[in-house]
Amino acid sequence: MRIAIVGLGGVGGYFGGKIAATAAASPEDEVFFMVRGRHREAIAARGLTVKSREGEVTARPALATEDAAEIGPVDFVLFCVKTYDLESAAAKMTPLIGDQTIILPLLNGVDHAERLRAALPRGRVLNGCCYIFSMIESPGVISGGAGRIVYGVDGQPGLPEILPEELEAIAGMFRRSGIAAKHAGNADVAVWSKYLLICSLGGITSYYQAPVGAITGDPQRLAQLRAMMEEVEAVARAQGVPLPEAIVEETMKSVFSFGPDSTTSMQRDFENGNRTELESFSGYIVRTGARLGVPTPAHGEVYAKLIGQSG
Ligand SMILES: NC(=O)C1=CN([C@@H]2O[C@H](COP(=O)(O)OP(=O)(O)OC[C@H]3O[C@@H](n4cnc5c(N)ncnc54)[C@H](OP(=O)(O)O)[C@@H]3O)[C@@H](O)[C@H]2O)C=CC1
Ligand SMILES: CC(C)(CO)C(=O)C(=O)O
Repeated sequence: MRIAIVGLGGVGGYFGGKIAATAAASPEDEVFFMVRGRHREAIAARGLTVKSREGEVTARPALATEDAAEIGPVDFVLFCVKTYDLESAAAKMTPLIGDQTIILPLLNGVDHAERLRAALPRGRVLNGCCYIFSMIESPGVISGGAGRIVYGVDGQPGLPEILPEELEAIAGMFRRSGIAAKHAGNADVAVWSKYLLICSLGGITSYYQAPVGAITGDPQRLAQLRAMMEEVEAVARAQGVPLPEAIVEETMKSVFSFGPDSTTSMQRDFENGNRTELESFSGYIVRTGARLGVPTPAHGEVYAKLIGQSG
């Protein structure tokens, strides 16, 4: 399989690094990185090193380039940029995309598959998300993990078909690479379930500029987090997403499994003065809630405080 990883940050670097490291020893797969700047230079010179709980691995892709035309059409794209870079990265990656190319986005958000379909002239877009704590430590070096992916086909009618054998080929590639990847029956439910967690936890950790332990250890903040999750659930249900009945309860429990010092990717972006995904998190919930007549005061409060601080 010819595989391209677009965006080699915390997420693309971890999963893409594992895929490229395995492909180097396999005649079946060839892996290309679409990456830019000093990170690209370091990878081209020394490979991409991924440090995680599973150990350290250095991956050497077939090519690390910013220019998708140097790669040409591929079978599979793992798309891992931030939500605010989606359209610009999609425009730059069109040389990778043929009619049969399958693209799996792993962004935090709920509209990225739809936005990718609108931005790309060709190709077939899966839907997915991932669970991981990972970041670029320095150019050419990723630290974090271990992570897992949940992905699947969107249920809406009229989308180009993705055959079971094609999905099996992707599952096989993840297996060979030692990546925990689950094929979900309903991609929408998987993506919204992850979103209910991160949109709320990312918002509240950014609001208080504090790690997860400062939320789980404070009953008032926990109530605020629950209210945020309930608003995401209400917006999802208003759009017909069949989330499990106990989704808020289960997700609240899962927050306690994070280490107390854990931080969220958006919180780290606020701390570092970077551009953030606030518009895809609380911003999206506030706007979509207003459109559907679902009140979202808890996300509204977080959005109002953070909007002026987003880089
Ligand atoms: N990090 C984490 O722990 C987790 C993140 N997520 C989600 O995954 C998504 C990706 O996050 P993350 O990996 O942390 O983000 P990062 O910022 O670490 O990585 C994104 C990378 O994409 C690159 N990029 C953007 N546009 C292009 C382009 N046109 N060509 C080449 N490279 C490009 C950026 O390069 P440059 O720096 O040059 O702009 C950057 O290196 C987000 O939606 C995030 O919310 C989900 C779970 C956990
Ligand atoms: C839920 C969490 C914290 C880890 O997967 C995340 O998605 C993020 O930091 O963006």
